[in-house]
Amino acid sequence: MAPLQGSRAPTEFGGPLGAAALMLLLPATMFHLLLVARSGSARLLGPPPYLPGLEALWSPWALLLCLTWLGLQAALYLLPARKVAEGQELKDKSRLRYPINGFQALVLTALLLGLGMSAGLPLGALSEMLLPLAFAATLIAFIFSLLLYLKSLVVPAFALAPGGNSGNPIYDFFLGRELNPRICSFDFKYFCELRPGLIGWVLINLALMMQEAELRGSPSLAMWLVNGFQLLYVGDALWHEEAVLTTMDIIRDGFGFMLAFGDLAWVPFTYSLQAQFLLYHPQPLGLPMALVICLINAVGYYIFRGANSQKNTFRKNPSDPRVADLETISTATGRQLLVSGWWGMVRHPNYLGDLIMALAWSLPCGVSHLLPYFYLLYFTALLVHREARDEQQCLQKYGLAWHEYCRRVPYRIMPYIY
Ligand SMILES: NC(=O)C1=CN([C@@H]2O[C@H](COP(=O)(O)OP(=O)(O)OC[C@H]3O[C@@H](n4cnc5c(N)ncnc54)[C@H](OP(=O)(O)O)[C@@H]3O)[C@@H](O)[C@H]2O)C=CC1
Ligand SMILES: CC(C)CCC[C@@H](C)[C@H]1CC=C2C3=C(CC[C@@]21C)[C@@]1(C)CC[C@H](O)C[C@@H]1CC3
Repeated sequence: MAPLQGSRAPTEFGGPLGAAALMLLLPATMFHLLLVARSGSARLLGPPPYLPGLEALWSPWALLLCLTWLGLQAALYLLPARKVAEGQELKDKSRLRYPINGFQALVLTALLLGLGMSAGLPLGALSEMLLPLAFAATLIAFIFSLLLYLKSLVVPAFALAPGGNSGNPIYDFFLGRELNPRICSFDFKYFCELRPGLIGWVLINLALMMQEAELRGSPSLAMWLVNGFQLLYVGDALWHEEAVLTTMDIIRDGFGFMLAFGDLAWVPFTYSLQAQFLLYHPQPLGLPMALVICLINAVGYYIFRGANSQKNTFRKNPSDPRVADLETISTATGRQLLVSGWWGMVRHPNYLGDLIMALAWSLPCGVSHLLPYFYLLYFTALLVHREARDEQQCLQKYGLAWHEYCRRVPYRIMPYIY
């Protein structure tokens, strides 16, 4: 059965009202977290310590810095790539091509940064500018989404995303109307999903670590762990960049405020919350506890990477010797579903590994505050919601075979619990 589209398609995220609320709530939450992280009490659930005036938020230098950062990452995106991958087949039977050079962009950014720092670039000072930088990134995301919305009004119908053209401008602005907005070969959604935000996140982490070293003589063990774990996560995402081409964000969701704000503002400024917390609230961490936390992160990463690689290898070539022995279910589409290995344990083993890592990123911050656990709480909600969206799409794609998979593998994310 063909999925419904346009104004007949069911809406997600609570429809236009939910979308409008999220557009206010998400930036408000981000600023709340930034303010609370630097306050003495660091109470996640309390009111913000103060309401910043426009002079604390707006800085033309911060805007210039954000635009320079985007320009640098765009330039690195345009450099020759070691590989050009093809995306999934589109409605008009064509396939888009994507450069695979995200890891190269990370390495080149690190080299440029190293050069800059040896020439005296005060990276630590970035940690003092997080509020105006986050404001500038939000402004950019908002204006960018508006331009994307206007652009989507003049593209042919086949270029629209299945979910983001309900006819309600607020809802469509939030979810995104056009599936793959591009200028020539420059793909805005693919570019934003992995580069400026993810690399920006580790850059902010590094700036917070440098600032800590300046304040206290050397970075704390807790700060080293948070920086190391999150660098591994970002490096892994960029190393396996091609895998993002099969995510629902690229295949199904349009490019609107949700992803533009998520990629450009939410990821760098809220995913770096643990490092922000540690700069203002140093936490003692002994070696034995640090080793336990490293072990938890390693277990999470092992499951996350094992599950993602198993599925990616299987989808590329089901007869690959690494996956050829796994049990499968056939579906009417001709594709198969894995029912043994990682994908026979729960229906989203990669989410389980990701959540275990999220726990390991918070533990170095101790247990005295809830704030550093915000990422774990938000991420659990995001993945539970994402799992439900994916389930709907798989049911639509695979019908009875999906029911059979759910019968054989009854748990979604956490064995025997959920
Ligand atoms: N840090 C963050 O903020 C976020 C991180 N992530 C991470 O990104 C990664 C990608 O996640 P996401 O895009 O949500 O989805 P997944 O990588 O889990 O992909 C889901 C798709 O996998 C295929 N699939 C499902 N079950 C099976 C099976 N048994 N056998 C073979 N194929 C199957 C289906 O697609 P098909 O059959 O068409 O191949 C399904 O639509 C995850 O590791 C996730 O944890 C995701 C979101 C946010
Ligand atoms: C602002 C809202 C709360 C929603 C924003 C969602 C985005 C932050 C996420 C949607 C899917 C994402 C993915 C990743 C980062 C977060 C966003 C952009 C990864 C790139 C993280 C690293 C993984 O290895 C792959 C992920 C793909 C999906």
